[in-house]
Parts: sequence; C-alpha cells; structure tokens
Amino acid sequence: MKYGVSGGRRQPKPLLEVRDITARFGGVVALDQVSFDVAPGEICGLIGPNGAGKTTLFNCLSRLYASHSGEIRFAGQALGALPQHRMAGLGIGRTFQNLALFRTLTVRQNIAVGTTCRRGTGWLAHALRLPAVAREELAQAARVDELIDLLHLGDVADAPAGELPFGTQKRVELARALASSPRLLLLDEPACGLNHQEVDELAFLIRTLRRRFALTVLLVEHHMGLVMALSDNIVALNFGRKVAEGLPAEVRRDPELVKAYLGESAAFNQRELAL
Ligand SMILES: Nc1ncnc2c1ncn2[C@@H]1O[C@H](COP(=O)(O)OP(=O)(O)OP(=O)(O)O)[C@@H](O)[C@H]1O
Repeated sequence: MKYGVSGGRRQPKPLLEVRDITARFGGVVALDQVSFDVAPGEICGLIGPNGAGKTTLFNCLSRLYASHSGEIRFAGQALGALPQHRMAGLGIGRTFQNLALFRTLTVRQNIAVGTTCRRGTGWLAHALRLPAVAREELAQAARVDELIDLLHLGDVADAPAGELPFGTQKRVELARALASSPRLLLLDEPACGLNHQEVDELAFLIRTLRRRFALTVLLVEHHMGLVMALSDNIVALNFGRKVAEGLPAEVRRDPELVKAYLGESAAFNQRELAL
C-alpha cells in the first residue's frame, strides 16, 4: 500500500495523481488509460521506447494538450478546468526536449521570465512604481542570481542564450523552470545530447535541486543509467499503455518491459548502470 495508513504509519498523499489518461491524435492512441501517483519529494522516472507516449503525457500534465480524457490532480486540485498559463503559478514547472528558450534574450533575462508567474503586484502598482514593486523586483533578482550561481551560469549570464552550447542551454532552461518556484518539476530528456561527464554532473545536480527546493520530479529519460540511479519509482509506457511500475530494481527485471524496451536498447549498458 503506497498511500494511506501502512504498518501503523501514515503515508503522504500523492502530489500528482494521474487517472485513466487517454489521448488520441486522429487514429493514433498516444496514451491509453494511464494511471499512476507521484508522492511528494519523489523522483519518478517515466520511461519507454520512442513513441511510447511520454512527451504526450508531459503535455497533458502541463496542459499543452487539453483534449484528453481522464483526470489529473495536483496537490488535490483537478487540473481539468485550468488554462495552460496557470500551471507555473500553481507550482508545475517543466523543461522541453527540444529547448524552448528566447534565443536573443540573455541567460539572465531568460531566467527572469520564469519568475514572472510569482508576481504579486498588479499593473497599477507597477504604473505608480509603489515600494512593493521595487521590493518584489529585488527578490526576483536575488532568485535569478541564486539560480545562476547554483547552475554555474555566471560566466555566460549576459550572453544571448541562443549562442551557447547545447548543454549550457539545457542548464538555462532548467534554471528558468526553477525560477517559477515549482513544487513539481517535469524534466523532458534532460540528458539528451550530454556527454558522460555532463550526465554525471546532471545526476548530482538533480539530487541537489530536489533537496534544496523540496522538489518532486517527474523525469522522462532514455538514459537508463540516469533513470535507474535517480528514480525512487519508475513508470514504464509502451504504445501508450503502462506496462510496468515499481522500484528501479523491480522494473529493470520486468519481463514485459525488457521485451518492449530494454532488450532492444543499446543504451542499457554497463557504463550507464555504473552511474
Ligand atoms: N502532435 C502530434 N500529432 C500526431 N501524432 C502525434 C503527435 N504527438 C505525438 N504523436 C504520436 O503519439 C505517439 C506518442 O508520441 P510521444 O511523442 O508522446 O512519444 P514519446 O514516448 O515521447 O517518444 P520519444 O521518446 O521519441 O520522444 C506517437 O505515435 C506519435 O507519433
């Protein structure tokens, strides 16, 4: 029993509840009645072969796709009726597989964009330049500085984001997602395009960020070493269906998953497992 009372101890209520999510693109069933929970503070790995439905699920969670059936609850609140632009304010941050930075803005400006959803002052306060506005701007600048420091972006803080190496741009996007002070962070293939050393650093960074910001993380990733090393729990999809769920050690032995994914994945090698 994962939630409720177990062994005399009260288990935490899930932060994220995904119930019977089905999403279609024409005749393609991208997600087929997918259900799982993510507990507060957990790193949940979401794995599966290409086309399994992982990104579609992320897009349902961040409300980029609203036309799915089923229910998603975040901190007990149903997301169904909420528009996409409310997600960051609610506490859901995300990064994108193919990066979605403002290429001509500097690193600092890109990260600052992430803080805007936390603005408590309205347009009138800004027009009158009330003291509360200045206080808020100082707090946001401090948050941006903290993230620049934490993600080692100091040397490039004033460079246009689009001119930076791919691995650095990924750190900028992560910083922007964190700038909105999320409780739930959706990471879409953060290791994609990184070399071995950068993947090792990423693993350390994700653990550090979880501790520092009390984050819950949903991690889509093809790098099996990273997923197995980081995840408390793993959900595996294939052809839109959930085919396995459990602890990393359980999931990696699941026959259906091995057949569907790991057996044909060259990525699941000893080098990655050693991470
Ligand atoms: N916008 C779209 N229009 C039509 N079909 C789509 C669209 N987005 C996804 N699909 C289809 O839905 C299915 C799931 O795709 P999705 O991108 O969610 O898989 P994925 O697990 O994220 O794959 P990958 O690991 O390659 O990123 C695939 O069959 C894909 O072709």
